[in-house]
Amino acid sequence: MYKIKTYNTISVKGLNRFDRAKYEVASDINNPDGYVLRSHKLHDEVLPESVKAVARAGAGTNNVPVAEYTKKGVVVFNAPGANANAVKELVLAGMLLGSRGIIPGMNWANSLTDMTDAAEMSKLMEKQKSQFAGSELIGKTLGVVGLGAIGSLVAETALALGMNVVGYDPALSVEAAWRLPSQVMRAENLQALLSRCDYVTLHVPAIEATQHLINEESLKSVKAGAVLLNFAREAIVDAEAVVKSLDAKQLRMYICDFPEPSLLGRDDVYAMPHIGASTAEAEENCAIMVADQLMDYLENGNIKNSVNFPQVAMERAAQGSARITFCNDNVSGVLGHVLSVLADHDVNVIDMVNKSRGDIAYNIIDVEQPPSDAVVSAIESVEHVIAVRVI
Ligand SMILES: NC(=O)C1=CN([C@@H]2O[C@H](COP(=O)(O)OP(=O)(O)OC[C@H]3O[C@@H](n4cnc5c(N)ncnc54)[C@H](O)[C@@H]3O)[C@@H](O)[C@H]2O)C=CC1
Ligand SMILES: O=C(O)CCC(=O)C(=O)O
Repeated sequence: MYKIKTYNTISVKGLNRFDRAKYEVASDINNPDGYVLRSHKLHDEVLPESVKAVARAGAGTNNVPVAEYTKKGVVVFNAPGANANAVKELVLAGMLLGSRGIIPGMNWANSLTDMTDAAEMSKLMEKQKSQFAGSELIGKTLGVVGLGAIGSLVAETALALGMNVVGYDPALSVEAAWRLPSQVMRAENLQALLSRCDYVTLHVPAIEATQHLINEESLKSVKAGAVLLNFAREAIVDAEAVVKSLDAKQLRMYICDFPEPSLLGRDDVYAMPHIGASTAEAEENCAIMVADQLMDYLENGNIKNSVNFPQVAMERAAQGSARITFCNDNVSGVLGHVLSVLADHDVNVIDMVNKSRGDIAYNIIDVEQPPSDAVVSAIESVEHVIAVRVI
């Protein structure tokens, strides 16, 4: 029986993928084989030795100590693209909120609770409405920083609305470049993007290189009156610098999914409580995707959509055979050493695959019969081998 520990609210449709004849799934469980979580922060928690994989039902993995887990041979999965449409739609809402007097206008209308005469109210509305006038998105320029799953959808939607779109992504993958509409103009650097955009939206991961990507220095390049949208992560924007820029009337508005004390109570900040991916569809997509990936890893050793291990898949060999998987430091000679252990114990190999990613290598070896405990211990003692499983 495999044990799965859940954190946060995970869509039942995803949890139902785990066949209860083979899986126990609970938020409170001892010695789990895997975790399924959303934004729960794992940095301050001790990882039980039983955990073989962590599945983040979402895109960002900054709540998981990925480098530390890699050293322990723990595979970290995410759900690339599975919540991108949900975020795109909220970014669109953010741009509309930033262009029109929707929130102040509604707040004002809702405050008129003392008025009882409808005709009087209508007269007052017509007299006051000019203070809530805005401008249209058509013809304005949107800057998209990060052109991955979310950024590319936002760019496509903005083009459909008649906006001009400028993109910046120094790490753009070939696949993502193919997905991008050809009308997206390329900015050479962040400064160039900031200087020409009426709206700027951030869709980069929270990693060391993007920490305070938007700071006092970069905000000096921002076009006067621009609206900044941050539905990526709190750490990407220096909130203090944003407040200064808003006070100086350089930035007109900051619209984000990450409230911070210094941002609250201002008319020029709209902060939402991290609801970018909070739709039934996104929650289901993410949970189903990671549940399937986690099961395939636990049952077959295959790896798809990991952020720290290579993509690996191998068909299972004939019935009666067994599968050994192991990961090791990515140095030469380890696989050869393991194969000699198998040969020394007369274990015949049917099929195998070996892949590496950065400092880690991962291997699947199908053998004719289940290996003895002595064989498994001999593999575990090979220098640089990190973790071994027989499945
Ligand atoms: N508000 C919310 O609820 C959600 C927030 N997110 C956040 O959005 C981020 C992006 O999500 P996806 O688009 O799905 O990820 P993705 O991995 O598909 O795209 C990220 C893009 O950022 C680019 N990038 C990396 N460093 C960069 C830099 N320094 N400057 C410019 N571009 C850079 C990458 O090359 C990649 O194309 C996630 O990492 C997460 O932090 C994601 C989903 C929901
Ligand atoms: O699970 C959530 O609600 C947060 C989604 C998110 O931030 C992400 O996928 O990176």
